[in-house]
Amino acid sequence: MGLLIEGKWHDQWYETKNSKGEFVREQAGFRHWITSDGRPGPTGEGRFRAEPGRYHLYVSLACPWAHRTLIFRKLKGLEDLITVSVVSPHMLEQGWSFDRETGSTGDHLYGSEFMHQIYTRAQADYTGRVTVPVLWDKQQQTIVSNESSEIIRMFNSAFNDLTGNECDLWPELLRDEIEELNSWIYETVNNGVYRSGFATTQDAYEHNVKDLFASLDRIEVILSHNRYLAGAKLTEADWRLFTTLIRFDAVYHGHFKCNLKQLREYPNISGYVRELYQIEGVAETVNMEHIKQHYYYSHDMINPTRIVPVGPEHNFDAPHGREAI
Ligand SMILES: N[C@@H](CCC(=O)N[C@@H](CS)C(=O)NCC(=O)O)C(=O)O
Repeated sequence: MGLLIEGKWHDQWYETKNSKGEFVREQAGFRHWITSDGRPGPTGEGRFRAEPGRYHLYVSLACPWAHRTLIFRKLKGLEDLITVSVVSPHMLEQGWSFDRETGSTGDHLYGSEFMHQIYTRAQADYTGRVTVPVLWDKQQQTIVSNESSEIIRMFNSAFNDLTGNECDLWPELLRDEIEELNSWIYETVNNGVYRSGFATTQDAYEHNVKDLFASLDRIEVILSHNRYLAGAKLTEADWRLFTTLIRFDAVYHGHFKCNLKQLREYPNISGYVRELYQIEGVAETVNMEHIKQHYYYSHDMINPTRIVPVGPEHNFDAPHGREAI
């Protein structure tokens, strides 16, 4: 695991000395937007028009942020329009790799060995962490975006004229509510599991775990009277939460020590996770083997033996009972 400094790879773990043991997530560096007509989006430059076959997604099947983009690609009918390469779940000295022996599909575009080569292909002197997902423009040979929350919004609408898919996961009328949900769920749950697991002081760990479980308690109450987070309609807020929840008992509970409870102890949350998992196409985006291999094998600072646990058993196909809500 490491990062690029002026285009050179450096193998180093996250810096937490200057933040009292707190893990601080770096802002994504590429923030352009694909739009239906190629005009600029909210940030970055224009010139990224929605076109079939022009864009490529680099993902890890283990990564909750990349997982969001795969779910949107599926639900928005973009599989024939946007191609995908999957990295190996093992993120080692050179960061994410395209090692086919350990589960990567290989880099379908350039046959690269490592993901950092994709970043330096886009920008030779890039400085920053080499994260997935990456949305790549084959035409201009550059990165459109490496920010999942923005990639899913592009997928939600930019290609609608090409696909005819009008499913709207960010509906105008619910935007304020979705924004509000996203902000505390991102801080305390999506990023909260990382802030717990990557903390390097007892204090930082404890307060992040407590905040995480306070939010899970709050979500359990919301889901006792709402079918979905924002009410009766499934929205992006649900998918953003889902990719953390589906990993919870398998990796965050053990590896990241988020262990006040298992998710299965929350009846509404666990029914909700099963309901989302059972939506057509979603189960195919979930790969528990990559998920467990990635966390337990890659983070040798947390798990030096690299032993990957065999459990827990789960059955996301069991009846979810959410129709009653
Ligand atoms: N803001 C990014 C975060 C992506 C991210 O942190 N991905 C992790 C994988 S779960 C990663 O690639 N980490 C590598 C690193 O931090 O060096 C997003 O949501 O797209």
